[in-house]
Amino acid sequence: MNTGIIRYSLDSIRYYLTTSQKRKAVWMFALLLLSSFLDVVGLASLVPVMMVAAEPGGIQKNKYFAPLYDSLGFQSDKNFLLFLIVSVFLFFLFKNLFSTWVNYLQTRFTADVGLSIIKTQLTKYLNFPFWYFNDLGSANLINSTLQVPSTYVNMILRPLFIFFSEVAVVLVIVLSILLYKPLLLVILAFVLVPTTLLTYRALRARSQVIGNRINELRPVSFGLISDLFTGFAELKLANKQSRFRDQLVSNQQEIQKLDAEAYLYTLVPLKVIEMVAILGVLTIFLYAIFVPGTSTNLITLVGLFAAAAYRLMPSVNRMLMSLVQLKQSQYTIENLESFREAKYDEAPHPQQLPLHFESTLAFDNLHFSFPGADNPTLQGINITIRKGEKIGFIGSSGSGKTTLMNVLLRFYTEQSGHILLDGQPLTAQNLEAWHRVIGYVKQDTFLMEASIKDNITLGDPEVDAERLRYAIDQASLRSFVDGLPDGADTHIGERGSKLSGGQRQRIGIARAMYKRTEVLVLDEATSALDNETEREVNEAINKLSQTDITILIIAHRITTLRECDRIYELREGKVIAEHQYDSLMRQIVQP
Ligand SMILES: Nc1ncnc2c1ncn2[C@@H]1O[C@H](COP(=O)(O)OP(=O)(O)OP(=O)(O)O)[C@@H](O)[C@H]1O
Repeated sequence: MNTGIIRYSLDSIRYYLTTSQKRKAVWMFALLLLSSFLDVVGLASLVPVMMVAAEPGGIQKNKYFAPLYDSLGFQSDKNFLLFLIVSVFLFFLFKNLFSTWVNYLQTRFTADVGLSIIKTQLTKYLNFPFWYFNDLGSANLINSTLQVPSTYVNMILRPLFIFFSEVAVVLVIVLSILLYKPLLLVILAFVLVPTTLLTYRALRARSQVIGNRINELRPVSFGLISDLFTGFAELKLANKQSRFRDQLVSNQQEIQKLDAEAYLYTLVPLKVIEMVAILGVLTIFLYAIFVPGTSTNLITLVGLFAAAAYRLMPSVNRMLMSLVQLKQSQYTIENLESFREAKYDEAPHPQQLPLHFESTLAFDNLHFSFPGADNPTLQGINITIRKGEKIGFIGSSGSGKTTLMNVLLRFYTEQSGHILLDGQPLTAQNLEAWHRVIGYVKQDTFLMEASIKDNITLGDPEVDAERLRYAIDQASLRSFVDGLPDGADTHIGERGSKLSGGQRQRIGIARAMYKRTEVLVLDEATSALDNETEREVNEAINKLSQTDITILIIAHRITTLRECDRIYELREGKVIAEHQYDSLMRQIVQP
């Protein structure tokens, strides 16, 4: 039998199990073996009981039952038989209660392991550098976080338990036959083993192909459905909804077809094994016919074979089914493995240090390149900002403004140079403290399908009401919120669909204010806004300008930068000029 997939699965499981889970797995496996052993004993006990029942005076001839009959003081065969039958029933009752309990423990254990895999993977994904996260894409990661671990539990972990307990059952039966009639075992093995192997071989390769293909198709469906729903309005207007829907349906159609084929392959082994069992019965007849002196034992032989086959068939079937499922789901092991070495840019340091912003924030000879890019995106950036200053950034598209802010936010890490806070470099050790200091308002502010309050506090369970009021005031949202029937408890719809562009941005600003941001990054805050919303957002920015919050604004409209102390112009990743607002406006008016 091919042990590759078994060893591969065991290696993978070993990586994910904690020490106590490993101990539990061994314990669980021992229980499973015991339960399988009881299974075999139960069935084996039926044969002698039936034999003595069928033969008058059989009890007294049987070397086990005769002493039992005497020592228990039975007076009639009928009573003793009744006793045997009730005992067999009670044994089956106990055995089945026990195996149900073992199954319960096993399913709880596998569910536990599944959850710890989800937790491990999710922690890794959330610590990916921003660029790597973007490279992978959320559809891929949704698949890897939810779908893959659950398939792993159902199609790797559970089948492995089944496989090993069935191996144990088969071994017990095989050993019994070996002791009883070695020649019979040889003949049986000659028929059964090649058939089983061939069945597995025939299904193995295709099963793996199916699994891999499903793993390719699932993220595509996640991506399509996400595009279809996020782009609901745009796609409808462009009359493109049906094209996306058709793509999704055809992708799902292929998945369903493969799923059905995979399911079929789990049913095939039973049919094959059944054929093989019939072949086995025929083999015994042949054996009886051609080997002299066996015909008198024929009934016993067929009886034994039938009992063995009755228990062997489902076991071999389940073994094969487990192997096929393991092959089908081998991709989940590969998927989880591919994220084993988490690609941290700057691993979060376990010992975080405090950080206070007192006087200056500086970019000190900062260089940054994207992995695999030919040219550096940021080259030797030197800027010093005093606490409380408002700084503007301009430059053509692709000049590196957003990248510079992403380095400041520590989503990217510089290859050389530093970002200095009061002369102290930002490192992995003060990352958490820095993230408490800095706030970020993107052009497409992230909004949840929740209330304004939850969007500002990001679902804070204990809202600081005073702070919330301050944040709403500072973001110039007061009159808007007061005009709503439920005030800050009003829901804003899917991704803030009930809000205007200006209101969304101001929710982003309020969010930054709520978390006591000391350094605020506003990225392209006004580029996509009309005049009215630009006025609204500018009003909020002007209000913030009265505070001692340090603000860095990337803007396409120079008018947004009216309150700025200085404006830096970037080109091809370098600072090429430093402007004052008035002189910049004059340059634009009189180029
Ligand atoms: N994840 C990424 N991987 C590789 N290159 C990237 C990535 N993100 C941005 N770039 C490249 O880095 C350069 C700077 O991009 P950046 O977004 O910082 O420019 P920008 O000045 O903010 O432009 P815009 O005003 O259009 O937003 C561009 O050439 C862009 O193609």
